[in-house]
Amino acid sequence: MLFMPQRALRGSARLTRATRPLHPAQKTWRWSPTSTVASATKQSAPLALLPKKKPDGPSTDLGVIVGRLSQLALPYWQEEKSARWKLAGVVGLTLATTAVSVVFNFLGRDFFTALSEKDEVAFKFQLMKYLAGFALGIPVFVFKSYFQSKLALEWRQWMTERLLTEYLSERTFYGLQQSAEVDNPDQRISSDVANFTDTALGLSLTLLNAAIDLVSFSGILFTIYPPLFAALVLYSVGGTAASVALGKNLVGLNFNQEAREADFRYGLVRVRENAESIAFYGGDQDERALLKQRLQAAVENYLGLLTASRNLDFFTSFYRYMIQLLPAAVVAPLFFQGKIDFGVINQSQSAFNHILNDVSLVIYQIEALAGFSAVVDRLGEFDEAVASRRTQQQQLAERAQAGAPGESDVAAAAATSSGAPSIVGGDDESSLAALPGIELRFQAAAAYAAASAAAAAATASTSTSSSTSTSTSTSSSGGHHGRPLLQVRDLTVATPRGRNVLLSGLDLDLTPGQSLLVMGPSGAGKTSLLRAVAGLWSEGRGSIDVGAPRDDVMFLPQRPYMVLGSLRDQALYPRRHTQQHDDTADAASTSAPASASAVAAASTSTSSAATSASDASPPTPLVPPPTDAEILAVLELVQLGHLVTRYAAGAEGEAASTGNGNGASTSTRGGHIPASALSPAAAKAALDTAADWAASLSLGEQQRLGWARLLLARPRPALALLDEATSALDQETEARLYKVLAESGISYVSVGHRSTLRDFHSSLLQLRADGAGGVTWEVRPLAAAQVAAAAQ
Ligand SMILES: Nc1ncnc2c1ncn2[C@@H]1O[C@H](COP(=O)(O)OP(=O)(O)OP(=O)(O)O)[C@@H](O)[C@H]1O
Repeated sequence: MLFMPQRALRGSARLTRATRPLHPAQKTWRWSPTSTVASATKQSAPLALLPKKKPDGPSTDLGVIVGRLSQLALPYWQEEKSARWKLAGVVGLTLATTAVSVVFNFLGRDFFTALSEKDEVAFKFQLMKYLAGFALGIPVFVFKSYFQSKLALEWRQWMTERLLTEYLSERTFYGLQQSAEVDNPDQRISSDVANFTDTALGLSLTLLNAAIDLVSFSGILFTIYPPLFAALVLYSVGGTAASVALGKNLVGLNFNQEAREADFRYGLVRVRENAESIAFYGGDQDERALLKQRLQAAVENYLGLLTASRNLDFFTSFYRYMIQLLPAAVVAPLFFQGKIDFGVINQSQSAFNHILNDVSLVIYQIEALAGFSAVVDRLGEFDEAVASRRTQQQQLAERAQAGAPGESDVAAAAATSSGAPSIVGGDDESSLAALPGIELRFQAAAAYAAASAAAAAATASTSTSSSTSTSTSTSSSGGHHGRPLLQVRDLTVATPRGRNVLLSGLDLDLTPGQSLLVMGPSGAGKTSLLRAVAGLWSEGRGSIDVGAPRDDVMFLPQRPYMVLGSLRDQALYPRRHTQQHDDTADAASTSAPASASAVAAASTSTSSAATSASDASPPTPLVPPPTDAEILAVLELVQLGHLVTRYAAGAEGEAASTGNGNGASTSTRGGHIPASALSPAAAKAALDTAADWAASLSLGEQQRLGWARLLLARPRPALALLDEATSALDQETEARLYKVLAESGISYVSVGHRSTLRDFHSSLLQLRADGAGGVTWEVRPLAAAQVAAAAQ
């Protein structure tokens, strides 16, 4: 039996919690399946089909790595004054550790001299000094290590937050995913940053320590026997050069290891996220094969890493052990000649080891350095990709601003649309190479708020009583009479990187209150048109003018994204311009009637409040979030009331359902009580319930939740883009939801296949395959009577 799910296995943008331990002492990459983290941000594909990494791969150019290192490291120390002070403290402690080492060096000399001279009194005195030295010196080492790790952690938090801000603004995450410029951004943001800050701080302090150590102990060793010092320097400089040459390929291997671990981890995340579909398909074997393939890739690369490390270890081990006896052997003749005390042998051995460690730092740390350069490379690459995306976005915005029509232009262009005769366009492959990009312009928030306020004032002056109004006119939502909400001119839409032209030469207009249905064969470019309007795709040509700010356009996909969180979080996603949820609002009455007009009235009043607030302080008005009563009313409206009663019962037990004193039971869907009849406490408990919503709600319920979000959004969106947003619903529910939407005053563009959708739209954009691989289009009005009837 073969199961066909509603949608094939898909990628998802859900975040996973980082499981990598924040180990402050991590110096180099080690085999550990849990040491890298990947979350779901990359398209699924067998390993062979994964997007190609940058053709040049990891960089081994020292100039590039140093450049990226300073670009990544400097901002924190430049911008955070307190961090500089903390660093100064850690540097002070580091210097103190060197001082402690020097003191121990001399203590050791006197201790062993007293021992060799069999002077018991002196020996006991030296022993006491040694113990006192431990008591004072050891805390210095411990505190240095603690404060160093703490500072690295603070740096990590700062840097991660900065990267998150850049990654999650201007839809950068989407652009990066579409262009496949960098693999596993999630892993770079989580584990690479942690590695970077730990290692950068650790290595810098080690270098500093080594430099001071070198100066201090060179003096000691030089005083004892200058030729020994000279031989040591020569030996270590030669060894460093050899180890750099031998360890060069470790950088690339470390770089790839991070990526392959992330691929493997991501495969596992996908099995968890798509467990039901895979189980229905019976795809265990395929998943196992895919995961084995990814594991194999990680193991093979790690074997390469092990081999390279082994070869390097041969060199470093010989290097390290060959000269263990050297200082004693060289200095011993001086002792035999009576020129030095016995303790001096110990002192020279200790000073020799210190210097050897200092000048051989690169040799001993070569693996850590190789891992670190891979991390610097991956993070630098990511940082540059994010920066270039943002620059592109800014250029697009500037270009759009430069060519933005004034208010009069917008008004003048509003005459056409559904009244126009049918226009037929076609594909234009020859112009593929010269697509300058789509010009997308949104109205500025301040101008929109001012126009909305004017429209609301005009409506108020003609209205007898706003509180009893059930008006379906767009003016109630602050729409702009007669001006186009969406104006498309000579639009050509192409797939990312301009590989394939989907639509070309499209013209259409949509005024507030109007609605457009986009129909056509699968793959014709319906969703892509919505992507272009939402600003996700910019490949192509022509212009799109939206008579509302970008935040006032809301998109409803076929499968809504379910966030991690409570039912309230689901209903209020995304929170636009809102304050944090106010608990005082929760305490509001839950007795609001669950009717479309009530919701429309509530939305209108909130919208108006927002408008007047924005008059005082545009451009980002703070709008109070919907109260629990409003959320319950809307959930009832979209036929999700049963969820509230279900979770109220789960959260509060039987008592939850009797808070209003009627003693009704909440347990069954068949005879469930309305959500609005729950006590405020029970309703709050239900809305605060967290669950795995993507797994526990049916697709139809998820779609209805998407509609609830649309109706609860504050400020109310001016334009909704609905991409097969009712495909999983029965026709009766579909009709009901469109009726509510029409009443809310939100204009909308829908993509769909069902012919019954025509009843709820004022015009139709029909796409057709032209038989030659292209698409033709036609815009025509739909019967107004049907739309009006549907809205009643
Ligand atoms: N990221 C992408 N890169 C390249 N091509 C893409 C990308 N996304 C979609 N396409 C292609 O663009 C074309 C149009 O896709 P689109 O999703 O707009 O079709 P649609 O008309 O909405 O189809 P359906 O009715 O099946 O949902 C398809 O051929 C699709 O394969």
